[in-house]
Amino acid sequence: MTYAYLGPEGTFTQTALRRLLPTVPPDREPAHRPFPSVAAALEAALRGECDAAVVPLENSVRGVVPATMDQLASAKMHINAEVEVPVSFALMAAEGDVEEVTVVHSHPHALGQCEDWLRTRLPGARTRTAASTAAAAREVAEAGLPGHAAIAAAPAAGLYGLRILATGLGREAGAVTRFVSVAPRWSHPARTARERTSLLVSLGAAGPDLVPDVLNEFRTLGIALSWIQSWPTGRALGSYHLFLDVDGHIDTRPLRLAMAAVEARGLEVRFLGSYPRWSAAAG
Ligand SMILES: O=C(O)C(=O)C[C@]1(C(=O)O)C=C[C@@H](O)C=C1
Repeated sequence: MTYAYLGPEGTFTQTALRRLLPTVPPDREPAHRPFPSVAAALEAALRGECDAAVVPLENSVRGVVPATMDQLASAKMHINAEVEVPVSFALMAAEGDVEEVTVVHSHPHALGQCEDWLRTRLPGARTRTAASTAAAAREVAEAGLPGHAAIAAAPAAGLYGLRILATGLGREAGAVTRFVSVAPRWSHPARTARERTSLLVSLGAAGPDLVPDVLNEFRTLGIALSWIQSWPTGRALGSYHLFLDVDGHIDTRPLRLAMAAVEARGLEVRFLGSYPRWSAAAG
């Protein structure tokens, strides 16, 4: 197996990939290929250059990752696994102290989570976005400019020869990002006691007005909903897809019945994948 991921080395996405595959013996270790963006990693999996892509889906503070949502909404990809990774951020630079930092580089999701810290500790500093947290660390190390620092996961400092100036920058100490492993085909992951199924409902012309009816089809069959997210189709204002994560496996009767009931309302329901639900204990 070759996995595409948002690189370079030292991103939270790489941590997610390692957590997904903790039990593989070192001599059978799958190849990991870094890509410069989430979209590029997804395209590599779509083209068959890599077998799957591990990409961020949602952060508990900043919300969804648009590139991943767009690709899932196009329904060419399936989800085969999920993993949650706690995210905590460090400020790192080649030299100097926190007070000397004038430009802070990082991924927009990371900058967003560290906004409060930046406003209070570095009110005069400018921010520059990078394709990932590790890309920011690498850029800062390569440029070697005084006053430039990156926000990234602490291990990125060691990888790129930077010094940690401060830790715990995130607004929420318990911040978590959910990552998914996606591929053009659903791989029928081994069943476990706790399954999750991801579905994409296209709401059609009636739009959001139909949402309560859709949700009710699952509720009346005793199926719990764990995630709901609307995503624009791009066609017009008010035209949405609905992402739903529900408890249970696609091969169970209540879930089949609920999907058929939604379809009977004239709506398209696309199956994105059934896979073991992540539990922190397993990680
Ligand atoms: O830049 C990284 O290290 C990533 O893995 C991306 C990403 C994201 O897309 O949200 C992942 C987790 C953190 O919330 C910050 C950045």
